[in-house]
Amino acid sequence: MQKILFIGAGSMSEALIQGWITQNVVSNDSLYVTNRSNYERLEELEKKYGIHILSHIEKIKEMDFIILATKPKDVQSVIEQIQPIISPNTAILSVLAGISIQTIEDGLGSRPIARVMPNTSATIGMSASGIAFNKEVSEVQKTMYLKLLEAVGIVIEVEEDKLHAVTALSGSGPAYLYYLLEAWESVGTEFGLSKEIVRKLMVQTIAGSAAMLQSVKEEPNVLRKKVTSPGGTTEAGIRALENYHFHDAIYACIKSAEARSRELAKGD
Ligand SMILES: NC(=O)C1=CN([C@@H]2O[C@H](COP(=O)(O)OP(=O)(O)OC[C@H]3O[C@@H](n4cnc5c(N)ncnc54)[C@H](O)[C@@H]3O)[C@@H](O)[C@H]2O)C=CC1
Ligand SMILES: O=C(O)[C@@H]1CCC=N1
Repeated sequence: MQKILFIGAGSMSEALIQGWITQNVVSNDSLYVTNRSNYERLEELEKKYGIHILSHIEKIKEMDFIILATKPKDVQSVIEQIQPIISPNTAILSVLAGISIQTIEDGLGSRPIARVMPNTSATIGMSASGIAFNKEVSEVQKTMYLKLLEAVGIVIEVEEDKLHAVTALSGSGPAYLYYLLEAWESVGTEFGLSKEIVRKLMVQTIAGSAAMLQSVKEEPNVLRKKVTSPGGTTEAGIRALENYHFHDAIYACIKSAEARSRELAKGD
């Protein structure tokens, strides 16, 4: 049985752990987790998913895969900690935003490294992930990584440099939609609808629109026009969005996130 260690017990690690266990692609017995501090968090994950807490740093030697899942700024401290112990056979999978494969190679030497940008919807098998590999990753390992990520959603291989854009779009994407929902709930309740009703209506609206895009092979602007009756309510709403420079706001959002990913790469 392969041993997989998560370094960093945050929300992204939990999303993958939960997704893999629920989808039955990895047994809980093969998963290990460690954290810098907060032993209660490790105990929580152990109890909830039946996975192992890494009992001793020396056990890092035994791991077949290590998943780097701390904050990007903590990567150097993790590298320093594990570099003297890690086996030359251990492969690395990093979910760290911005951090390049080269940085990990510089710290941990030439070995198979996959850089992945999932999102938290992995929890329910609905992640949209991007992935890039270094040359050391074998075809067998690639197939395994793709299988692991397909088990928790979709995965698309991209050039490594494009992972900054993937991070800005689908890595951060769930937060933009939750933010949109927060705004909808706030305005909907001003009209006297309960928060629960607004949420039910708008979550279904998001899900329905996503399902339409997936099943009806039409461009978003065509689908938009079908909703927009001339002189109707949608037209009035879209005009207001344009008056508030909707496109500029979305461009600024994604460009800022992409630029931030590039800054993280430099350790800023
Ligand atoms: N949260 C998200 O939606 C996504 C996050 N990511 C990436 O995943 C990584 C983790 O993100 P989150 O889970 O949100 O962060 P988080 O802050 O919830 O978790 C990070 C964990 O790493 C631990 N840690 C820090 N230094 C450590 C060390 N030296 N050794 C062991 N553990 C250490 C911290 O104690 C913390 O529990 C980040 O690099 C982020 O860019 C990627 C895709 C989506
Ligand atoms: O906000 C972040 O930096 C991470 C990467 C993508 C989603 N969360």
